[in-house]
Amino acid sequence: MLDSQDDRSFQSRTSTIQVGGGRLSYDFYDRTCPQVEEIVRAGLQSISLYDPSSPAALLRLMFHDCQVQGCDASILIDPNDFTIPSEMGSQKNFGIRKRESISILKSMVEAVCPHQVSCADILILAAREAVAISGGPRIRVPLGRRDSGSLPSYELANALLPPANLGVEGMLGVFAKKGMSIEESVAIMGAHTLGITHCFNLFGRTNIEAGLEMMMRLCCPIGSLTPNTSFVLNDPTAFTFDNNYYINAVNGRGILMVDAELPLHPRTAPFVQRFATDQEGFFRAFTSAFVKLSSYGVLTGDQGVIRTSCNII
Ligand code: HEM
Ligand SMILES: [Ca+2]
Ligand SMILES: [Ca+2]
Repeated sequence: MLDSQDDRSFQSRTSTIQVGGGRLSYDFYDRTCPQVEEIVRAGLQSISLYDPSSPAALLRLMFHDCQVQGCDASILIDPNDFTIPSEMGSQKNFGIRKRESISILKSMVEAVCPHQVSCADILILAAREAVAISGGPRIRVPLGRRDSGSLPSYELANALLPPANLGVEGMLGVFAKKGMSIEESVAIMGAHTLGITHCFNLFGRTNIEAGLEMMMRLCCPIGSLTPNTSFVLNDPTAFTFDNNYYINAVNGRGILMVDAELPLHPRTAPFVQRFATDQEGFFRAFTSAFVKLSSYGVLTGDQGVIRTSCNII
């Protein structure tokens, strides 16, 4: 409904998508909460006005949720009286922000449709609004995810989240598991068109292009006492969802190891070259990659639960 008026949609109109044993559908809340997409859209607008760095944080939050036991809002669970470590206890979740804004969106939704909409679906809707609000494609996402009802695992997060120094082959492995082609894998990395990388994550980066090295030295001086708070932009237009990430990478300015290797590796280089000159093509591939990532390992039907508070089991 929302999207039929939108000329930026790159998708066809099927009504359900098969995921594992279950099913997500585009009309899942049509009867139980028809306003949900509008509520999340309006909520994200005010959250982003208040803090323009929120869209980047929410997009990464979605990836880190889906990567660990699927898109089940497990990343939102707070540690339980300090005895049971949550996923956030993993060093690899360093820099994850804006979990609390999903709780804000959830209470806006609960006020209108009590106990109908999962935190997992709200998280995916927030991430797709984050892309759209930043100038990226408007992505139609199938809904019907349920929330995890068991305690989160710090060990699982630690094992499954990618290390900051991951290379191209490792990255392709991560997304092949989600059924993505190489083109889609290169496109989903275009999420790094938004946001920042803390200096902490750049220690050990080698083979850095001279101009970029100068920038890194300025932002992250050797012996910096603040590697956890100082940062560099992921691309020069870090608040805009555009194809500058690829242009930047082609020019040897990729920030993380994988960003830098993407235009050099024979399996990924042709797609980087194309996306650097074809933003529409990037948006189209990003859209199908986003639907695959956000449908990964979901709980549906009578699996899992619908949490009332997203941060509490
Ligand atoms: C699998 C390969 C990937 C690796 C190794 C990787 C690694 C990283 C690292 C180390 C950071 C910096 C975090 C910080 O210092 O605060 C980062 C930031 C970010 N990542 Fe990734 N990432 C990958 C894939 C993705 C995917 C698939 C998405 C989304 C679909 C994504 C979205 C983001 C965003 C938006 C930021 C900026 C966050 C902010 O500004 O708060 N990344 N990534
Ligand atoms: Ca999860
Ligand atoms: Ca950008």
